[in-house]
Amino acid sequence: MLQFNDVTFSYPGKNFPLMQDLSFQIKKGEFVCLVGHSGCGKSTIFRLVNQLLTPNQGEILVNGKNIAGQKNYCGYMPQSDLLFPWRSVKENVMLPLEIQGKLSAKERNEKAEEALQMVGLSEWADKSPAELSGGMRQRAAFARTVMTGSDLLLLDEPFSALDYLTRLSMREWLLQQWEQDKKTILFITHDVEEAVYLSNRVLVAEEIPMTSLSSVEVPAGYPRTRERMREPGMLLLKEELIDRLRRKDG
Ligand SMILES: Nc1ncnc2c1ncn2[C@@H]1O[C@H](COP(=O)(O)OP(=O)(O)OP(=O)(O)O)[C@@H](O)[C@H]1O
Repeated sequence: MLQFNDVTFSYPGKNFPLMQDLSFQIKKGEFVCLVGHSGCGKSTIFRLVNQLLTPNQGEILVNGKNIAGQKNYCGYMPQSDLLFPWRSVKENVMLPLEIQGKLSAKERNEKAEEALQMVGLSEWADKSPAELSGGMRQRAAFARTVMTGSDLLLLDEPFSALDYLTRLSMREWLLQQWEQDKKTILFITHDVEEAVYLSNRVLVAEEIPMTSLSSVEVPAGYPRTRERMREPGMLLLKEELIDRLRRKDG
């Protein structure tokens, strides 16, 4: 689904690369979390995938084709929900369809209503985003991301600003969505427990410049409950990931 082939990138004006000959791939339907130190370049990977930035060398493929020239191949959800306060919740959700300009107003409205139903916000369609709780806003932002119609979703720490209990509910909710929709998700988090709970595989960025990502399989299938986090394999994996990240601190 997503493939980096020997990608090298440095920000203009920086005389060292942030990633050097980086290669990795994500298969269709996977839920992969990316963990690594602050500033190691995780969000930069997303900016490269959605073409806000261009690699200095190497290529990025989605569905086997170079992303240059492709459109609407990924949906991106940032840490803050970035809902527009002057638009209703439904108007926010239908924004990607307006930008694509392919559907009539009636069709856009129907699609947005379906998406709001999917995320349990039908009753809130005509409210302003300011009237929603933090978790509801993130659900609306997720619905908007899904409205891009892309099978590849890039989620950049989407729950980090939420309180702990809301975060737990949102993780459960996101897994349900993923199991229903079968999208491919690449999810950035600083929270090792979140990574182990959500993903089938964790990618660890262990160095700067990033020359490779270590890939660690999560030893549990789906549906995934919080009880599974108490299984020895899951506890061991969590400790192993913390150790790997700590080693880089030392
Ligand atoms: N526009 C820019 N120009 C120059 N340097 C930048 C720019 N954006 C980011 N950087 C630098 O690139 C490095 C990687 O940034 P990036 O946001 O990808 O890291 P990250 O791993 O996502 O960090 P965090 O976990 O804190 O969000 C950082 O050192 C950052 O200061």
